[in-house]
This record gives sequence, structure tokens and C-alpha cells, in this order.
Amino acid sequence: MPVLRSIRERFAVERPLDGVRVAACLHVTGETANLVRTLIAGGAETALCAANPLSTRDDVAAALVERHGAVVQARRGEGPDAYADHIGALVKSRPQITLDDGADLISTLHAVGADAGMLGSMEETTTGLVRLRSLDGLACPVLAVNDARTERTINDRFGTGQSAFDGILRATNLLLSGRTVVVLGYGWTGKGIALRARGAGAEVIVCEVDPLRALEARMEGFGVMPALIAAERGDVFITVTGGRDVLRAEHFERMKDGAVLANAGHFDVEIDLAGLRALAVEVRDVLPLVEQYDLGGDRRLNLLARGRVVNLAAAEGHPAEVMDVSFALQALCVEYLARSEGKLPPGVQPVPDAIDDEVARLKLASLGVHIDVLSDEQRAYLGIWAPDAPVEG
Ligand SMILES: NC(=O)c1ccc[n+]([C@@H]2O[C@H](COP(=O)([O-])OP(=O)(O)OC[C@H]3O[C@@H](n4cnc5c(N)ncnc54)[C@H](O)[C@@H]3O)[C@@H](O)[C@H]2O)c1
Repeated sequence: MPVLRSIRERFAVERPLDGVRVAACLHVTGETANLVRTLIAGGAETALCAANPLSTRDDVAAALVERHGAVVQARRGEGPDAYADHIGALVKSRPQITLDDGADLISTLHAVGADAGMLGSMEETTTGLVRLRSLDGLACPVLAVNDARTERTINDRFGTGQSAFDGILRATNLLLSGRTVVVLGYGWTGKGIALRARGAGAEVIVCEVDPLRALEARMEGFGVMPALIAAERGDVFITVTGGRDVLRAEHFERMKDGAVLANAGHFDVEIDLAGLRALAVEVRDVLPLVEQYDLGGDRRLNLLARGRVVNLAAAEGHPAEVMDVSFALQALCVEYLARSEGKLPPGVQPVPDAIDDEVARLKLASLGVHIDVLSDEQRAYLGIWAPDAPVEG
């Protein structure tokens, strides 16, 4: 994770987080450990609990405590009571800055009025931001890291674009070339999936409800049509809308024998599982992550990972390089909140462009890629304000 490492090296010298209490409710994995080490290098007192008990790596948790001095409240497979206790322990540590994956920590702080006086918080999921935007009277700023440009580009488009196929191919060992892949939802994530499918030699069909996104897909050269028509043509269907029942009985009834159904959206509601079960005369496991629904009349549909998010349920989620960029963004956001001295307004707000730009610059440097810079004349011509640029009379 070279981008995060470069930030850690700077933090160790500048110590921008000296004495700041930071609490994080994230996946307790090796990648998160690198983020925690970076915050500690910057001088933060850091406590961590697990946003998902199934992703917790106990060896990583132990190493963070023993070698790096973090407080870690997490155990793989812990139940809801232990989770509540662990969140409670982080709340008691009176954090000044929090990081969340699903908004549980900041929501609990808000419920007891402890968000007042905090320097701020950060949320890395769409679902968490939906929760926070509907909270009344949030008393501290919350940076929407989920919506940052670097996150959308690297995590959603390139990370999920690749890892969704990693899950599909591990589960099925299909040859994509020559097949028809139907992508339902052409948002940040769907765009990456469509791009990768085309790169693998598949014919790609996009189904959308947003006219501009549908137009964008058409102008990219993808087939665009209603899901009812695509249902008859597709070999592989991938839902990635954030909505529910995107594929349902009327679609299953039209699909070809052998069609594969996968979901890359957050929740396992995008494929109507109850509707699929109701149509089936028999359901059998044909591979460890493939359930075959026999609809009778020589038609069988193959559901991957029980409709759960396929890149996590059938593969290992994003590559570490993707998390490197995501956590670099979060480390710089913690620094921004620490340096803000509590002067930011409360409520959900975007990550400043300067942070996105800095993360992109560091990632380019880690790749050994150099780019041009505007001359003073070009900058003045374009009217971009910069502190050091000469002001034209
Ligand atoms: N698997 C992962 O690693 C991963 C990563 C990022 C996001 N996600 C999840 O993927 C989902 C989509 O995220 P996004 O950031 O791309 O969202 P987005 O809002 O950018 O895009 C979703 C698109 O789906 C379209 N849509 C909604 N309902 C539809 C329907 N019934 N039929 C066809 N199109 C429909 C919307 O018009 C929109 O263009 C969310 O659940 C998100 O949490 C998963």
C-alpha cells in the first residue's frame, strides 16, 4: 500500500494528529491495520472495532494491540451483544474524530449527544450516508468519503469492476468471451463492470431507469434495452443498482437455460430470491457457490453466492491497491478534520477537492507516472485561482 505508506512517512515527521483521539468502526483486516498504523504515526490515540464480525482477522487485531499500541475491540464471529459492548467502549473513549462503515459509531455518539464538540467524522458507505443524511441535528461535520471522486473512480469503477468478475469467474469458471453479459444499473459501479465485460470479449447490454445514464451507455456502444427484453438475450446477469427486485419472476420466466445470476449491489435484495424459489421445481447446489434453480421444461438458472454481493461472497473483495487509495483518502481526511480546529459546519459534507487531488497525485507518484502542469499564463487564461499565481491587472 505505497500511497498510504508515503502518508505515514510524512505523518511520522509532521505529527499532525498529536494527542487526537480517533475511533474507527471498520473491517478489521490487514488493509485497515495499515490505516491505523498511519494514524498512530501521525500521533493519534487510535481505537478500533469491527464493522463486520465475519471479516475480522484476529491475528491482525492482536498485532495492532501488541506491536502498534492501538486499542482493538473485536473478535472474529462476535455476536450482536459483543458488538454493542465494543461500540460502547469506543463511545466511552470520547473520540474527537470517528471513521465509520455503516454509521453505527457516529449514530451511537449522536444518540448520547457526544457528537457535539467532536472535530468530525467520516463515512465510507452509501448506506451509512443515507442513514446520516436522515439524522436530525447531527452536531459535527461528517465527510462523505464514499462520494469522493477518488473513491468513486478507483473503488467503485475499477475495484468493483474487476472484483465482481473475480467472484463470478471463481464461482463458475465461465468463459466470458462470446457471451452476453447484462448489467443492471449503469452507475459508478455498473460502468466499471460493463467496461470489464467488454474487455473480456463479451457482448454487453445495459438496463437503466435513468435516461441520462442509459444514453451514456448507448453512446459508449453498449446495447440498452428494458430488462424484460434483455432477460431473453443474456447469459450472465449482474445487478448493481442499490435497489430491490431488479430481477424478478417475469425476468426469470424469460431467461435462457443455463443463465447465471449475480449481484454486486450492497444488499442481497436485488435478485428476488423468494420469487426465484417459487418458480423452481427443484433447487440443488451444483458448485460450492452456485445454486441451480430448475424451472422445469429444460430450463435451469444458476444463482451465485445466494445473491449476496458477489465480489465479497465469492472472492476477496477489492485488491489491496484499491484499499490503499481509499484509506489514503481517509488518512488525509482525518488530518483535515484535526487541522480544522472544530471550525467546520455540522452535517454531511463533501470531501474537499484538494484532498481528492492530493490522493490522485500520490497514487500517480506510486505508479511512476508524471503529468504536465499548467504554466502561469495558462492558469491565468483559464481563470484558476492559485495562491502563488500572478494576478493579472
Ligand atoms: N460490490 C462492491 O464492492 C460495491 C462497491 C461500490 C458500491 N456497491 C453497491 O453497488 C450499488 C450501486 O452503487 P453505485 O455507486 O453504482 O450507485 P449509483 O447510484 O451510482 O448507480 C446505480 C444505478 O442504478 C440505476 N437503477 C436503479 N434502479 C434500477 C433498476 N430497477 N433497473 C435498472 N437500473 C436501476 C440508477 O438509475 C443508477 O444509475 C449499491 O448498492 C452500492 O452500495 C458495491
